[in-house]
Amino acid sequence: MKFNIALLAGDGIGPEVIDQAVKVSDAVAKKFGHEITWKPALTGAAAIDAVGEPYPDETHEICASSDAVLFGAIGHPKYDNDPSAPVRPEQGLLKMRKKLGLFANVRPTFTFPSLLDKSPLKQERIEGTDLVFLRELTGGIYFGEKGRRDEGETAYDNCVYTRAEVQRLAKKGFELAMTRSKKLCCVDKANVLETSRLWRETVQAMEKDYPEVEVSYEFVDAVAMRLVQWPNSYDVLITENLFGDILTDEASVISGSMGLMPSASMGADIALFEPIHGSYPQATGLNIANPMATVLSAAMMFETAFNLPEEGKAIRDAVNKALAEGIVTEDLADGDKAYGTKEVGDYLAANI
Ligand SMILES: NC(=O)c1ccc[n+]([C@@H]2O[C@H](COP(=O)([O-])OP(=O)(O)OC[C@H]3O[C@@H](n4cnc5c(N)ncnc54)[C@H](O)[C@@H]3O)[C@@H](O)[C@H]2O)c1
Ligand SMILES: CC(C)[C@H](C(=O)O)[C@@H](O)C(=O)O
Ligand SMILES: [Mg+2]
Repeated sequence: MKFNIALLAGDGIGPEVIDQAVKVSDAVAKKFGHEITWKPALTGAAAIDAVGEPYPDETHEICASSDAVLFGAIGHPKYDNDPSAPVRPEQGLLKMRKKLGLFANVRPTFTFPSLLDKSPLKQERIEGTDLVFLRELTGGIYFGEKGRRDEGETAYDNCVYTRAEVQRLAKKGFELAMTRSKKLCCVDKANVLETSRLWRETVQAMEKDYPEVEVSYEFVDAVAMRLVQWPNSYDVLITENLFGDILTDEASVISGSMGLMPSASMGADIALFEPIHGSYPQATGLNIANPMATVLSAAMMFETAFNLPEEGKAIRDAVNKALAEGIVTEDLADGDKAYGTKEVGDYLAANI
């Protein structure tokens, strides 16, 4: 098969981890007889520096006309440390999600057998953890009206959800639960927030269409606790944008490193694949960032966007082999020999 893939490397460690995912994807294409044409495009601080805009129209055209998008990370300290900057890299990410209609962010959290002792959590607590967050990605407080009043002394961010937005995300959650252990947890703050009450009532009304799915409703603060206490008690969790952002970073600790967790952002017409981590600016250019989250995002791309599970499995097998052999970056080396970003990528590509 032939694929056009938009390639948005972004900032910080983005280009380094993307290079490894490209190398591994090309090895997969070679082994299985596919042809990939990569379509590089600017985003984030790199795009602001080049053209003054973090998600330029040209980048959108490339994404919208490709079969999938592979994304690294965006973000730069010069903007993080300047809250008043009028244009920010993160605005590009949000604009991209909105314009491409990427409303469902699939963020799995799972453990690797060879890494059980790398998590700060006790092995018996995390063993067997295999859960998936479905994070709503184009609504909520991220996209509500925001601003200042009282001469800048008061700031506000509105959180808004429509029933239709909740329904389309919850539908994906129910469908995903049906393919797994038929357990769905709706994470909200319905004891306080009106938007959460809309979430809860909408999901409750959908239960009758999926009688086999056992649905639980839990408050986000309690989930934050149970997630590290009994992570393997969860399966599919659906939640709104900000709660999903926070809980998935927390959950990444279960696997052993933030540098391991991939994601897929699904829209009606196109899907985008990206690690859940950011641009990790302190590691830029040092060849120390873990490329596995991005490489596993490429595995999700083969599996979900192209419906090629064998190709995805080839990548997952190579990652498992590298972890078992200790071919890992410093975040997982635990005092043992640490390999470089590029060396880990070379190993993975050679083991496809
Ligand atoms: N999707 C995205 O592009 C995205 C996501 C989160 C943050 N950001 C941006 O990234 C910048 C830095 O944010 P941050 O420091 O809060 O989050 P971050 O995810 O970049 O880094 C947080 C910590 O996670 C670890 N980490 C992250 N990626 C790793 C990797 N590949 N290998 C090993 N360890 C890794 C490091 O310990 C790092 O200090 C900010 O500008 C932020 O806005 C972008
Ligand atoms: C950089 C930021 C806008 C983004 C988010 O909050 O969605 C990031 O944290 C993520 O998880 O992809
Ligand atoms: Mg985040």
